[in-house]
Amino acid sequence: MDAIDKTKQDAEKLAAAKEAVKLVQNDDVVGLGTGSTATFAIKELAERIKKGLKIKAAASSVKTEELAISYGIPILPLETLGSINISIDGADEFTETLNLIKGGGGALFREKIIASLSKNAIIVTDSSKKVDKLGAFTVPVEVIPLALQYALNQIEKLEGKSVLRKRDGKTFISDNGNYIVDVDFGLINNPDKVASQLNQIEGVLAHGLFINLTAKVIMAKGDEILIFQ
Ligand SMILES: O=C[C@H](O)[C@H](O)[C@H](O)COP(=O)(O)O
Repeated sequence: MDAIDKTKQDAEKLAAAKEAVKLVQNDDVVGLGTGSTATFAIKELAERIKKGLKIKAAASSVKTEELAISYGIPILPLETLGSINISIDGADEFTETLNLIKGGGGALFREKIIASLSKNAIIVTDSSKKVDKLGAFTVPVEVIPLALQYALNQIEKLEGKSVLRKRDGKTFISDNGNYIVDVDFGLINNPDKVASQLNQIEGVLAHGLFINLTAKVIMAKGDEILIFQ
C-alpha cells in the first residue's frame, strides 16, 4: 500500500473508531482491542474521558494496556470480569455475516475472551477489510509451545499450510508465552467447521476465526459509514 492509500485507510480507521466510541456510555466497562484501528478508538475514548466520560476498561494485549494507561484510562484485570458492556476492536477480515479473521497482531486469545464477555462487541474497520469469503488473510493460531509439532501435524490433516510466525528473524511469542502459526486454508467455505476443527486440536489455545462473536461491524468507506449487524 503506498503513502496516499495509507492516509486514506487511516482516515477510514479513524472515522469508524469515532463512530464506535460514540456508543460508549458512562459507567461502562469497555473492552479495548489491539492494532492500529483499535488504537484510534483508544485515543478517541481518552478524548471523551478528558471531557468527563467515566468508564473502566479491560485490555486485550500488553501493548493496549500500556497505551490505555498512558492515556489515563483505568484498567481492570481481565480475569476479574464476568461481563463487559461494550468492546471495540479491529479485524483483519470480515464478512457481511459478521464472521471475522483476527490476530494479525497476535492478540487473538485475549481479544476472543473480551469479545466473548462483551454484551456489545463492536468491530471497527476501514473498507479494505470486507471480503466475500474469509481466508485471503491467513488464520492465526496460537499454539502452546510443547504442542507445536503435534498441532502442525493436525493442521496439515485439515489441509492448512502453516507458517510459524517470526518477527525480526526471531520466533514471535504472544503475550501468553505461546507461538503463533499462520495457516493458509485458501478461501474458507465453511468457517464454522474450520473453527470447530481447530478448537479440537490439543495445544491450540485459540485461533483467529471469530464466529458469532460480533454484534456490529462499523466500516468507513471514504466519507461514508456503513454498519453491518
Ligand atoms: O491481533 C491483532 C488484532 O486482531 C487486530 O485487531 C487485527 O490484526 C487488525 O489490526 P489493524 O487494525 O491494525 O488492521
